[in-house]
Amino acid sequence: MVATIIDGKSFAEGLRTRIAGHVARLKAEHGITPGLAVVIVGHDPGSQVYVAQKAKQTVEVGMHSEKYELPETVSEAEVLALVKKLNADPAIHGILVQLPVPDHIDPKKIIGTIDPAKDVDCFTPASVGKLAIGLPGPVSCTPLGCLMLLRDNLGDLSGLHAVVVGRSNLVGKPIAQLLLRENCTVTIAHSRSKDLPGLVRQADIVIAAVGRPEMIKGDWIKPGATVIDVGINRIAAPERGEGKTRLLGDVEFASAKEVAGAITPVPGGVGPMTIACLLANTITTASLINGLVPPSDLTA
Ligand SMILES: Nc1nc(=O)c2c([nH]1)NC[C@@H]1CN(c3ccc(C(=O)N[C@@H](CCC(=O)O)C(=O)O)cc3)C=[N+]21
Repeated sequence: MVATIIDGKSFAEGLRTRIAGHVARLKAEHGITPGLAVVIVGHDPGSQVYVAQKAKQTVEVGMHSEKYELPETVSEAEVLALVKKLNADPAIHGILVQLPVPDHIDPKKIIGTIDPAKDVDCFTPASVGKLAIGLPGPVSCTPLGCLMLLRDNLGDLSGLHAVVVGRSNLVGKPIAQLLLRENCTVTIAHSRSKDLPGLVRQADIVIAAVGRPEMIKGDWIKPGATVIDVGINRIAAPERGEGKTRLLGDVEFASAKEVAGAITPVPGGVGPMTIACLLANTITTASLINGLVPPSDLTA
């Protein structure tokens, strides 16, 4: 069997078209222009690329975009002051502080200061709690993107066995919550799990979110399973020229695609969905802040 390749890039384009429609409706019917502020501290070149993408796509869908690039040497107090200013700014409905931040800044303190009503990453304790008990609010961007791709590919997920490899607060834990809500049987496995290949072989749905390049091999995949590869591992690629890099997922794509029913590629799979879901969450928070019901097609 050769797997269907799940095209996250094109799904994300379609999602952004729907988002643009919701932005136009919020403007016309309610006089609301959703606004997203992105804060980046320091000069990580990877981060710069994502932040530029986020700002560009925010404007393309008709939203208000603000970008704050702070120097590596900025104090924690200055970052906290900026977050508080954005919390109080009525033109801003979403605040994202790009992680990681430099070592002298405590990310927990920064995240803890973001108003949960504007927490489009769904990183604050209040947002994580809402997600866990199913209250309306933003849903972690990467997990939401994975869920949209799964629903599009499989329809009803009820009763399917999902094995999530990885237990991070960013991806593993929230995606497990979402899949439970979809009536999946959920196993959370990780690098210390006993017989990881054996666990993954039971899965109808594999979510690979360990952050280790090509760790999950094709012979771990049950024939016909749906494989969602969240890994974004940047690897040196001297064959492409000096200093060049390429991206590898957490799944060994070449072998897995021969066995899986469907699989996301890296790049072009989950990554573009993460950014589109950030915009979707900004519609959700802008709606909730204004007492409106968020559009059901943009959330979990
Ligand atoms: N507060 C915060 N929220 C985040 O959501 C967040 C963050 N910090 N820090 C960094 C990570 C990483 N991340 C990605 C988003 C899109 C792609 C993406 O679009 N990737 C493209 C490839 C891009 C490339 O070639 O580098 C793809 O997979 O096709 C990747 C990674 C969001 N993150």
